[in-house]
This record gives sequence, structure tokens and C-alpha cells, in this order.
Amino acid sequence: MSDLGAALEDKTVDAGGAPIVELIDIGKSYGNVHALRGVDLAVRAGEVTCVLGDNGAGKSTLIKIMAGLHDYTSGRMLVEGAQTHFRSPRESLEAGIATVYQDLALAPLMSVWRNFFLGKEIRGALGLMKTDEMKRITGDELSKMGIVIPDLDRPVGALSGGQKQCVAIARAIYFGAKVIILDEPTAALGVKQSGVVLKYIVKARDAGLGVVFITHNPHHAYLVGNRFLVLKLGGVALDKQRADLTLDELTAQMAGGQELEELSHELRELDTDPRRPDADRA
Ligand SMILES: Nc1ncnc2c1ncn2[C@@H]1O[C@H](COP(=O)(O)OP(=O)(O)OP(=O)(O)O)[C@@H](O)[C@H]1O
Repeated sequence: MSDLGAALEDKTVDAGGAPIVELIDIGKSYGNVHALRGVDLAVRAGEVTCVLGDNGAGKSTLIKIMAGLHDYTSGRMLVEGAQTHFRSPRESLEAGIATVYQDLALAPLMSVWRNFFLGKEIRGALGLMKTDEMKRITGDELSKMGIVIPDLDRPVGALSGGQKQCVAIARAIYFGAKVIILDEPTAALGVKQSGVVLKYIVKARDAGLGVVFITHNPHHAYLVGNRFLVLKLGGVALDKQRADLTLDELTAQMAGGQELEELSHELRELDTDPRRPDADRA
């Protein structure tokens, strides 16, 4: 196992405890399209719940329900035990749920510290921004997470994709999120940058947050996850704790083991062996 794998594995804990957010038999229809059906999900403090699935499986719909962008059409969503319908993203944020989208809501031309405090600036007398204090806090909070950005005046757009994700995670933790939802944070990143982001997912978990990690990548999920939910065509294809699941099983589920078997059978029937000169005429 890689160093990163070992470090992350060592820290994997099974936190248990009452869920902060719980989806029970949740469903969502867009007119005649059933985007989600009968999905159960519990987000607990100090746990990473991974949600995997192919394109169109329903991952975005699931996020949007918890983030206050869409309401569910069946089932129940409990937030700290109380049934809740969010009517706006603000209500979700106020309930302590921070969602970090892949196309981050950061202002690329503004500095790192301005982005950290965007919309929550500290102001003194006459409404003047307390620049030094905000810079100091940004530096402190990033270094607590082990993120080293030498110049906080740099525009955030100049940071790497991985660093941007980390700034967004640190920001959510500082402003008191209880739950952080990460929408495919490693999808556009190379191996090294993905490693950086996975480490911050572990840090967020160890800081006591409930983390929902949306991904296509079973390897990334298995490195940091406590619980795994695989969605297929809006339904639950797999729901397991880490102890009951191997990486091979998760990978096979994501690769669509059975579908691949059928495809391979169909390809054999087509008998298009590229080494045969007359293959495409068969
Ligand atoms: N606003 C909408 N109106 C109608 N149908 C929608 C809407 N949003 C999503 N859908 C449909 O719901 C289903 C689930 O889509 P969703 O975007 O949640 O999947 P996903 O797993 O996030 O996919 P991807 O990985 O491609 O983002 C799809 O069939 C999609 O076409």
C-alpha cells in the first residue's frame, strides 16, 4: 500500500453516533423522471460517507436535496432528528451543511484571504474591513489544516485545483459546518493533487465533521470512506460499511461487473477480432 494509503487507513475510525443528516427512503421525481428512489443515507460526525455511481445515477440530485436546491418528493429527511424541507441553499447552510461544488464558488481574481471570508467579512468601525485580522485568521486556519500558501494576497485563481478545494474545505470548517458535502472534488485532479484533497477529507473527518464524498473513483473512496453507497439508475445498488466491503468488490460494482460480462459476450458474438484481415467484413 502507498504511504498515503497507510496514513489514511490508520486513521479510519468508525464513529457511530446519531446521524446529523438522515435520508430515509428518499425519492425525487422530475415530472416523469424518477431520479432517486428509496435511498437511505446517514451522515454522522467523524465519518466519511462515499456516494458513488455512474453518470445519471442520481448523485447530483442527492446532493441538491441536502444542499437546499431541490426538495424531495417522497421519503423523509431528518436534520438532527427533525424532519426538514430546505427551501433554499441558505437554509441548508444555516443548518450547518456546507456544499463544495466541483466548479467552486470562489472568485478567481480575488485573493485567497478575501475568498476565505467572502460574504462573511469582519468589519470594524464605519464598516471598514479588518484586513489584517482576516489575513491572520486565514493563514492560521490553512496552516492548521497543513495547507501552505506563502502569499495570501495571491488571486485564488492562481492556486492549483487541489489547493482550491482545500481552501474551500478549511473555510467550511472555520465557519462551523457540521456536514461538508464534496461534489467530485478529485475528478479533475491528477494523482498527487488528489492525494492532497483526500488528506483534507480525512482532516475534516478528524475535526468531527460528517463528510459526504461524491466520486466516480472507487480507489479514492476506499482510501477515506467509512460507508459506501453505490447508486444505479436512482436506486441503491450497494450500501455497506467499510468492514463488510473489499476494494475489489467496490471496484467491480462501479465497473459494472455484470454489464461488462454481458458486453464481453456481445463483443465475442460480433466476432470482430481486429487481427483478422476480414474482421470488419464478417
Ligand atoms: N432538472 C432535471 N429535470 C429533469 N431530469 C433531471 C433533472 N436533473 C436530473 N435529471 C435526471 O435525473 C437523473 C439523475 O441525474 P443526476 O444529475 O442526479 O445524476 P448524477 O449521478 O449526478 O450524474 P453525473 O455524474 O452525470 O452528474 C438523470 O436521468 C437525469 O437526466
